[in-house]
Amino acid sequence: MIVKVCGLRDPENIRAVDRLAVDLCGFIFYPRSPRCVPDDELHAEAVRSCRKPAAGVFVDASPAEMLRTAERFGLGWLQLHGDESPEACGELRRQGCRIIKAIRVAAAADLAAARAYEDCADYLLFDTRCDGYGGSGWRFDWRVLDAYTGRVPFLLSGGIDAGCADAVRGFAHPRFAGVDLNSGFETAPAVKDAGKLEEFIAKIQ
Ligand SMILES: O=C(O)c1ccccc1N[C@@H]1O[C@H](COP(=O)(O)O)[C@@H](O)[C@H]1O
Repeated sequence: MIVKVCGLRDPENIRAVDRLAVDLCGFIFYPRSPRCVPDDELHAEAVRSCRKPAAGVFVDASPAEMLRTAERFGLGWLQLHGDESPEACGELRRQGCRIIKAIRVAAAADLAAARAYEDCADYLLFDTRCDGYGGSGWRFDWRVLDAYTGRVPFLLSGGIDAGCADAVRGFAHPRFAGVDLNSGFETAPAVKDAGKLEEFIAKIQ
């Protein structure tokens, strides 16, 4: 199972999470997020030094801005949480980026939005529909994913915390690829509890 830890920011905390059995580290570049990574050399160097593949999270940023940030921070993956079009995803992919497209889910009908990304996303990320664009800390009813019949594998996201290990282990779907962990493992916005993450990861693997 793929484990992605998202919303990292501070250099020491990045290093602590990088040492865990994590497959992908996520960094948020959405200015309105309390987890937004500052665009300075200290943080760019910390993200570039991450040994795990790095994903940048964006909300309706321009392709030029995403590519500039990807280059500066060494991001191989872009995770798109806004209304980015399939065409924009396809273009970013042609530029060499791997794409995770977030789909906001509250009910099975929301899964229809995933269809347009069949040929331009490496993974989908099913996240809880909320007033904002992500990081809500709320879980949606994972049973609605029974209705997902697409080809693109997906990450489960939204409000996953230390109490969810049994639910994750018990979740089954032919396209289920992994989990994205964020606010449920924080002691403060962007500060991840490495011990809690380590314990959780051991339980779900
Ligand atoms: O975490 C944020 O602040 C954020 C802001 C804007 C877009 C995405 C964001 N985070 C992503 O949201 C999901 C769910 O997070 P949570 O577990 O509910 O806290 C996750 O993919 C984060 O990467």
